[in-house]
Amino acid sequence: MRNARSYFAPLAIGAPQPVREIPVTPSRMIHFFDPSNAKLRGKVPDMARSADVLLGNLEDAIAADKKEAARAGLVEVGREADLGGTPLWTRINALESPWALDDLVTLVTEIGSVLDVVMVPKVEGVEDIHYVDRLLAQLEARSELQRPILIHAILETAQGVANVEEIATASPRMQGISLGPADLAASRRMKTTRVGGGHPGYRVIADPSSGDARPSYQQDLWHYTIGRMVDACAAAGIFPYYGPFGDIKDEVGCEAQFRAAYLMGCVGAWSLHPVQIGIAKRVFSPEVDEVRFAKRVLEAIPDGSGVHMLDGKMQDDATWKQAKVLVDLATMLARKDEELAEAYGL
Ligand SMILES: CC(C)(COP(=O)(O)OP(=O)(O)OC[C@H]1O[C@@H](n2cnc3c(N)ncnc32)[C@H](O)[C@@H]1OP(=O)(O)O)[C@@H](O)C(=O)NCCC(=O)NCCSC(=O)C[C@](C)(O)C(=O)O
Ligand SMILES: [Mg+2]
Repeated sequence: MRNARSYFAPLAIGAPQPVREIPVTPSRMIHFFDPSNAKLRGKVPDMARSADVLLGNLEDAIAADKKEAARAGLVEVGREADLGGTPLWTRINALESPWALDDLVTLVTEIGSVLDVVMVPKVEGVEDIHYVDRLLAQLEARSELQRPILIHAILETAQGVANVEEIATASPRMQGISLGPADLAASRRMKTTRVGGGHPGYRVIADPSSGDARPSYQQDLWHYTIGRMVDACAAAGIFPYYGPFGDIKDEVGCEAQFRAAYLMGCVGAWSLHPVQIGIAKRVFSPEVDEVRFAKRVLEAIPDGSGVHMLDGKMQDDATWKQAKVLVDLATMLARKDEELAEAYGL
């Protein structure tokens, strides 16, 4: 582990200086597409207009015989597609796979200057981040890149969850962490075949009382992991994301999962299908009434201290900070989205 003095030193001679602050830009949805698919590559400019982040996926869901075509397709997108300023990310193959090394070498060498974030799957501990960190620095130096590529870890093994706090601070490149509910379920031997979402069998039931039916409520299987991930990210100054919701047809279920994650502190989720872009946009943009109320809190307490009443609700230093979280987020999104700017009055 690097010490505090060397934490921000480049890991290769000639590599760009690591960032001190992770850029805060809209990332309500990280939209996944298969770059081996020529038809989808043709739709990249449209996707880039509707999604906050575009991610060329090289890992799971890309068949073994399509891996090289996906890598080459992503290079083509990075070189030729008009992304209109939308960040381009990739998910490389797992570090133990035969493809990960070439993924990194090819992408950084060929399109490093337009690649913002590398998502690393199945991260188990700091050693995985340190490996990618050093390799990226070497490749950046060789390609004379001017800004560092950031790293996003997927939390999809029990060991990764056990080490999540160390992973979050393993490198100044760490941009964020996403929940990987399918691999994580398998790693934990959870008995579900779903990709994210709840399960009707996971519930609490009321105590028996004479003659009455016992009401029961479905609980959130991912609450613990998301809570830990959010704390690890917030403590490290990086960003947590829900990850994928695999039941594409269940738009209501998807929205409910995304909203629970949003309320717990996640800044976005993955969209696997165009329909999920709209869901994520709705969920991860704060509600208009909340933003307008939060603005009133900030106006009512200009110096952020003391105790006040607003519509019968106590406001103090802490609620001022809560209000600031919402207004800062709304302000950032309003810069990108004229409709939201008008609705928020920002
Ligand atoms: C689910 C699938 C198969 C349904 O694909 P479909 O073709 O059956 O859907 P459709 O509704 O019939 O498609 C309608 C139109 O939307 C297009 N379309 C469809 N998807 C997209 C897309 N993503 N981006 C842009 N366009 C898309 C599709 O091409 C079609 O266009 P057309 O009308 O012109 O023919 C398809 O949406 C897809 O392949 N999505 C991406 C899947 C993916 O990336 N999976 C990996 C991430 S999740 C994961 O890895 C887990 C994790 C973290 O690792 C862990 O928990 O462990
Ligand atoms: Mg996975």
